Amino acid sequence: MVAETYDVVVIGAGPVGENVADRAVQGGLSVAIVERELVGGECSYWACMPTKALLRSAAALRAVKKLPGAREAVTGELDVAAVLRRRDAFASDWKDDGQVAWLESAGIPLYRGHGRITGEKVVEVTGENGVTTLTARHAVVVATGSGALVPDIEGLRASKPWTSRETVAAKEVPGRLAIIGGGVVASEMATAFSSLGATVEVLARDGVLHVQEPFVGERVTAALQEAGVTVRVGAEAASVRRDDDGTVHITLKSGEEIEADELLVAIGRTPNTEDIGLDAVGLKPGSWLTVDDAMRVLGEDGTPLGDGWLYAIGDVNRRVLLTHQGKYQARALGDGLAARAKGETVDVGPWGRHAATADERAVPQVVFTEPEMAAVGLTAAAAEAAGLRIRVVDYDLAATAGSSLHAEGYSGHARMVVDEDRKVIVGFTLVGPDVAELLHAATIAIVAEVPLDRLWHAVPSFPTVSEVWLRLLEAYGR
Ligand SMILES: Cc1cc2nc3c(=O)[nH]c(=O)nc-3n(C[C@H](O)[C@H](O)[C@H](O)COP(=O)(O)OP(=O)(O)OC[C@H]3O[C@@H](n4cnc5c(N)ncnc54)[C@H](O)[C@@H]3O)c2cc1C
Ligand SMILES: NC(=O)c1ccc[n+]([C@@H]2O[C@H](COP(=O)([O-])OP(=O)(O)OC[C@H]3O[C@@H](n4cnc5c(N)ncnc54)[C@H](O)[C@@H]3O)[C@@H](O)[C@H]2O)c1
Repeated sequence: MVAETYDVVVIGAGPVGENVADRAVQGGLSVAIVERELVGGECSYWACMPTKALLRSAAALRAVKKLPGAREAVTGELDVAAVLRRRDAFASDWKDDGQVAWLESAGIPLYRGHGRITGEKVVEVTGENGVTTLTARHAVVVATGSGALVPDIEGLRASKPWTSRETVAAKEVPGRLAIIGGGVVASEMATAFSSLGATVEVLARDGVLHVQEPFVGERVTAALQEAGVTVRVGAEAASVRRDDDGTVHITLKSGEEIEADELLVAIGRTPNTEDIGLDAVGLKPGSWLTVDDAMRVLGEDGTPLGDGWLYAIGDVNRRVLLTHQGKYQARALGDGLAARAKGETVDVGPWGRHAATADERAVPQVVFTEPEMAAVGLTAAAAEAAGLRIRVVDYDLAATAGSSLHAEGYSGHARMVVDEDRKVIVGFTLVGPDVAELLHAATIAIVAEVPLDRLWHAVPSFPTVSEVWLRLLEAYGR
């Protein structure tokens, strides 16, 4: 058995594991990373990048069709095969050579195999060439991510449903795609596959994107329906079976039956902690890892395990299941581990250098549906539930000069949620064409807690859609 010692051992080389390793190495520590599948993780091969490649070409085509003078130049249909080839390229053909080369250039040794914690600061890697024992001088970081959650619906597993993985990597577009779920994966994949030619039916038990401001779900649902997607709000699958000819039959709790060629299950995620040795440190295998603001894993008594040597970041700690937010945690932790090892002050107080404070106050998210949704901070409902005294300001995005130029028939909406006691923005939501790139201004306003009085001095250029900022301030009043 091979045995090696490093300052830090990271289990999982997804975007988050790669980032923490990089920061810790830059801080002067030696770091080993363990990966059982592809370096780059879910995001690179089955999530963020390939999904956006599946969505982008159709979005560009829709945009050009809304522009007189440009739309006349469109003489053909979406080239589905070319879209799938572009998706393949964005998934690096499911090979990780590029990412492995990056690890090498960053000075991070890769151990291929399944990582399992076997005791305090010890990780065993079971790979093709046997078992390697890695001992950490300072810390073990769990960045093992999450997998698709498949619920216990009668016959579901036996009918081999697609999860996000099979959907994102599909070699062909099914004729009929049914989707269980109304969240982010469901709404993005309904948008993608309907534009790629599938007949799509969404079983949205709780509605579409229901955790966002209500106008988001309303507009995305309406656009999906306009694109020919059937959206059944409140529908729940009771049982599923697949015929020998491949047809999937979904019986709803109402008794109705739906047929499809493939069924995507998109009802959330489950942590990749089933077999990482949590029992060796007194935690329950398969559970999400609860962490404190220093990202230290907490035991059942709510205190860090041992001397605080075990950390968890990214999807696996369930704080925020988004790549950019996991990487933010990774930067804070990587720098924190380096500081701790050098005996420097570790600042995990609110907005401290080694804290991931934005996880609670300012998480930005873009959902690449038609129309796009971009939101940061709290919805009005969440702000009220948090006990804030708020004022909600709404504005029709189509009423800006920039949006009227952007496209014919532009339709969109913006909402700003103001904390009336502090006179700062705590939430911002946009829905409309190409709103993704408008989001960062709102993120900065929330993180920096820019007083509304000062925001009047941040003048948006004319004629851009960003003029919505001025209109919202005018609607709020000075
Ligand atoms: C369809 C879809 C689309 C998405 N789109 C976006 C998007 O547009 N933007 C966004 O911000 N987020 C998006 N997300 C979320 C994003 O993919 C995740 O938040 C992100 O991948 C989390 O990164 P991570 O490093 O924590 O985990 P992962 O990316 O899951 O990586 C974890 C890694 O750990 C490895 N691993 C697990 N267990 C072990 C073990 N025992 N030993 C060794 N290695 C192990 C895995 O093989 C994997 O490589 C999307 C998710 C899905 C499902
Ligand atoms: N653009 C992006 O940022 C992006 C894109 C895709 C995925 N993601 C991330 O990936 C994660 C997973 O996405 P997701 O769509 O699987 O989860 P989700 O949490 O976004 O949505 C899950 C949906 O399933 C429904 N649901 C839950 N249990 C159900 C059940 N038993 N039966 C029927 N419906 C049920 C919920 O009401 C919800 O609408 C999300 O946290 C998301 O942040 C992000």
